[in-house]
Amino acid sequence: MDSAIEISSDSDVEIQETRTNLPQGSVFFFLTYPLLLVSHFMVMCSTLRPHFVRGASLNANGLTRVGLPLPSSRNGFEAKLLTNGYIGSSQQDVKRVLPPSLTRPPMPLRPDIVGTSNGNGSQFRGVYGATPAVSAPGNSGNFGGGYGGFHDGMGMGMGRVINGDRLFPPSGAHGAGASTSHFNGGSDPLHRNGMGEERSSENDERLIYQAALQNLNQPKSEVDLPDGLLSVPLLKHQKIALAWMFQKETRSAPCLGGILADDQGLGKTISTIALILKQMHEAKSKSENSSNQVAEALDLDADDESENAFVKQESKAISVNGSFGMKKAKDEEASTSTRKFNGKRPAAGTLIVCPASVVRQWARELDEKVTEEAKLSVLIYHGGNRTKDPTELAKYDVVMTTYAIVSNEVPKKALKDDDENDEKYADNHGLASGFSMSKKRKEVLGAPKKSKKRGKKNADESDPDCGALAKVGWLRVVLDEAQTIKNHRTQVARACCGLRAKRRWCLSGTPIQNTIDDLYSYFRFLRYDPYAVYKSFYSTIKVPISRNSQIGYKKLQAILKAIMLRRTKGTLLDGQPIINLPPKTINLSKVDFSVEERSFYTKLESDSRSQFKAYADAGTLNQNYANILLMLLRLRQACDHPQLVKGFSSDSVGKESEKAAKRLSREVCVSLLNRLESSPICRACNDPPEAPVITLCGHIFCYQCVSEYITGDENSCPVCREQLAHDVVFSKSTLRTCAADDIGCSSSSHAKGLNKAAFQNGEFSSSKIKTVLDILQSLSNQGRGPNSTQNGGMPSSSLPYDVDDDDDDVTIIEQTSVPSTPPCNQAPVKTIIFSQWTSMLDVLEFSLNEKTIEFRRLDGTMSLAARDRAVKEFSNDPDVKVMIMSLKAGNLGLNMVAASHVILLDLWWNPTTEDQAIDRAHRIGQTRPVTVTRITITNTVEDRILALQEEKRAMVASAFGEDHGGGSATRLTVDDLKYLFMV
Ligand SMILES: Nc1ncnc2c1ncn2[C@@H]1O[C@H](COP(=O)(O)OP(=O)(O)OP(=O)(O)O)[C@@H](O)[C@H]1O
Repeated sequence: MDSAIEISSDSDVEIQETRTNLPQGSVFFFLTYPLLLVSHFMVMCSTLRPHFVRGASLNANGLTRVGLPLPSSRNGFEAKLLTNGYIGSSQQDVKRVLPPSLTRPPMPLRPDIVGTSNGNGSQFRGVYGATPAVSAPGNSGNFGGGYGGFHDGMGMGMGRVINGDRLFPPSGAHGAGASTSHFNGGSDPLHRNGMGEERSSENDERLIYQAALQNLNQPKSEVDLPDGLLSVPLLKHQKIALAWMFQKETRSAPCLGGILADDQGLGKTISTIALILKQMHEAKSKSENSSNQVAEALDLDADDESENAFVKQESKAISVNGSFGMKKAKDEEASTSTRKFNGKRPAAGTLIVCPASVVRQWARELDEKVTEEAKLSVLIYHGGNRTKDPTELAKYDVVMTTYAIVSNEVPKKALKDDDENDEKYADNHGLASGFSMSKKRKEVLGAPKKSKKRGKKNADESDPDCGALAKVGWLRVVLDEAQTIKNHRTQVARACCGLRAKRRWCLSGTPIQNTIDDLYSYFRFLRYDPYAVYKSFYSTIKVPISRNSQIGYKKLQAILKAIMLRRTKGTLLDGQPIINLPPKTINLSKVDFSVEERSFYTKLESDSRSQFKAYADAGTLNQNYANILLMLLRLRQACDHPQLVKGFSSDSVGKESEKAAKRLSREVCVSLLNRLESSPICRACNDPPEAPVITLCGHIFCYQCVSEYITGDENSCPVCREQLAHDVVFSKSTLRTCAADDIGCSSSSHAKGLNKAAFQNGEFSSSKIKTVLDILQSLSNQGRGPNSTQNGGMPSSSLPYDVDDDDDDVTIIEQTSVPSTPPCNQAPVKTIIFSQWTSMLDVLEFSLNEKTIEFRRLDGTMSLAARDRAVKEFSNDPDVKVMIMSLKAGNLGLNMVAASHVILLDLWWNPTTEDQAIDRAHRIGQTRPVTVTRITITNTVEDRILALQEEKRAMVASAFGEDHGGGSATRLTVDDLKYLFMV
C-alpha cells in the first residue's frame, strides 16, 4: 500500500492512503490545491524529481488524485477501457451515435499541469497518464455497464413514478398562473404518489431525462405576486424564478424544491420571500374557494421520511381570514388538531437556515420588502433564551436560524446506508472521502467524548436533548448560502439533512466550490433520487465525467437542469441582460517585492524546499502533511507582509484566557501546549490555523474561527459541542507562560509589543500595503475631481452600460495603476479591502491610522452586533471611506453597495470565495461601475494559486455549461439527452 497526499480543497483537507488495484473509475478531477501544493514544492525541489517520478509510478499503486482529465490521460484511459471492457458496450456506442454537440475536442488544460511547457509537467503527465493503466477487472463489475446499469439494491420508491391516482392540490391542478399551466395533469409520469414501492434507478434516470427535457431551455414563464404583497416590484428574472420555484414545489418530481443558484446579488432572498408569499396566497385562495375540499395531495406533501405522517391539509393550515399570518390559523387549527405531525410533531412554516452574519439581513429584507398587509410573522431563533417549545416555532410563518444551531439541535442523518458503502468506494477507489483526520484523531486530554451539555450527537428526536427545530415538521426548509453544507460528512450537513420537511431549497451563488462532490451534499439534502445515494452519484455522474469529460459534464448539466435554476449577471433574456448593473472590472495587479521582501521570501522558500526534501527523502510526506501545509501558509503570508510570518499580533486571546490558564494544572497546560504545537489544522477552516488556539476540550482553531463560534449564537465547539467562551480558549504563549509557571509575565503581550515595535520602525515594509495606500490615495484624488458628478450625471436607470456575457473584464496590470473611475462627488468613493488573515488586517490598520484614513473593520472575532454596526457606519457615514474585512467573515450575504472599489490583498484557493466577496459591492442597488483590484506578487506561490483558480473556474464552468469558448456547443439538445440517458 502506498500513500498519497491529498488536499482536496480549502476546506476538505485529507491525508489519504490509497491502494493498489484501483478501477479506472477512480480517475477524477480532484485537482485541488494539493496538487498545486505538491507542484509548488516540486518546482522548488528540482532535485526531488526522482521521487515524483516514483510518485507517478505510484499510479500503479494507486495514486489517483488528478485534475480535470487531461487529453492525454483521457485518451489513454479510453484506450484502456476499450481493451479491458470496463465500459462495456457503451464505449463503442460513444463512437457510433454521439450527437454532434458532444463531439467537441476536449477542453484545453493548463500547460504547466499537462507538462508541455516545463520540465515538471511530465511528472504530472505521469500521474495522470499512468492511472488508466491501472487495471482492476475484478472491481469493474461494481461500476460497469453504462449509465443505467449499476444501481442494484438501491430501492427507490417506485410509486412516485405514477400517474393519476394522486389528486393534485388545486393550486397545482388548476393553474396558478404560468407556473402550473404546462405540467399539471395526472398522466405526468414524474409525479410521485407515495413512498415504499420499489423503483429502479434506471427509472429514476428516465425521470431525470424527462425532467431535463422539460428544462432544456432556460425557463421563461413568469409569475408575479398579486399587488399589495411586496413593497417592491419583482424584476423579470425574479418573476421567472418565482414561477420556477413555485413549479418545483407543486410538482412532485424529481424532488420538492431545488437549487436556486443565481449569481450573488441577483435577489435570491427576495425570490424566496416571493415564493413564501405566493404559496400562502394560493393556499388561502384555495381554501376560500373550496372550503370543503378534502381531496388533498397528502402524499405529495408528505415529508420524505415521514411516510404520510404529515396529516394536516396545507390549505387548511394556512387558511386565515384576511391575513396571511399563521397566528390566527393556529388558533383554528389548535382546536382541530390538524397541525400535527404524526400526532405529536407540530407542523411549522418555513425555516430559513443561514450563516449568523446574515440573519439580521434576512430579517431586514422580510421586514422591508413585505407590505404591512401581508406581513409575515417572523421568529429569529437564536440565543441562549430561545424557546424549547416546538409548538412555539409552529406559530410563525418564517423561522430564521443559523447553521450552528441546526448543527447543535438536530439529530444528524446517519452516514451509513449510502455512506458506509461510499466510504468503501472511496477507500477502494481512491476517491476523496471525508477528512480522515477525524477518524485518526485521538483526544489528548481525555476530553469528554460526548458533550456534557448537549449529550449525544446522534441522538434521535425523542431524545430530550434534541432541540425544538427537530421536533416540528417544516413545510419548507431553505438553506441560504447552501455551500456551507458542501461536505456532506460534516455535522452541519448531516444535521441539515436531518430536518424534517416537505420542501427543500438550497440558495447559493456558488454551489460548486471545489469539486463536483460538492453537489452530492445538496442532492442528499434535497432527496434528489437517485443521486442522493453516493453509489449512484458516483456511477451516474462521476464515472461518466472521468471517462469523457465532455460527455460527462453534459450529463451533469442535464441532471442539474431538472432541479437547478442559475442565471449569472451576464445572462441574457430575450437578448437583453437580465439586470442592468454597472460593469465590474477586475484588475490583476502584479507587483514585485522590495529587495528586502524578496530576500526574506527567497530564504523562506529555500528553507521550505529543504524541509520538504527532507520529508520526501525520509518517505514521510504523508506524516508531515500538516507541516507542509504550514510551510505553504507561511509562503502565502510572506507575500502579504513578512511580519505575518514573524508572528506579529500572535496572541489575541485576551485577559480572560490568561486568567483561566493560570487556574489549569501544569499537566493540562503542557498537554494542551503539546497538542497545539504539533502542526495542527484548524477544525473549522481546515487550513493551518492563523493565530492558533486550543480549546479546553482539545480542539484547535484559528482564533478568528473559534471566535465565530463564541460570538455566534451557539457558543459551542463545532467538533464536540462543549460549551465555548473566551476563558476556555488558549494560545501557545499563554500556555507556555503557565506551563513554565511564569505567572505574571505575559510573553504574549511582550512578543506582540516587540513585533509591533519592529513594524513601527519600518523594519520591513510591504509592497502590498504600499499598493493599497497608493490606490486609496489615487481614489481620494479622483473623488475630489472638479467635474465630478455621480454616474456622470445620468440617472442610474439609463446608464449606457455594456453588459457582456463574460460579466467582467479582467485586465492585467503589471504595476500599480489605479483604474480610472467615473468621477463622483455626490457620494464618496468607498473601498472594501479583503484579506484572509486578521494579522494582515492588523498591519493594514496600522498604516491606515498612520495616513489618517477613516475605516471600519469586520472580522470573525467581532460580535454580530459590532459587525452590523461596522457595516452600517461604512454604508452611511460619508467620512468612512474604507472597510477592511476578513474574507472568512465578510464574504457572504452582506449588502455593501456603498463601495465601488474592492481590493483583494491575497488569493484564496478557491476563486468562488473571491467572487462572493466582490459581489458584496456588485449587486442590485449598485449605481456605479465596480472596480476590483487583486494584488499578487510575481514569482511566488501566488502565481500557482492563480493557475489553480483558473482550473477550478474551468471545472465549474463545465459543470454548469457556462464555458464561454464553446458557444452553442455547450447547450444541451434533445439528442444529447437521449444519448446521455440512453433512451
Ligand atoms: N426587486 C427588487 N427591488 C428592489 N431591491 C431588490 C430587488 N431584488 C433584490 N433587491 C435588493 O438587491 C440586493 C441583493 O439581493 P439579495 O441579497 O436577495 O441577493 P442574493 O442573490 O441573495 O445575494 P447573495 O448570494 O449575495 O446572498 C438586496 O439589497 C435586495 O434588497
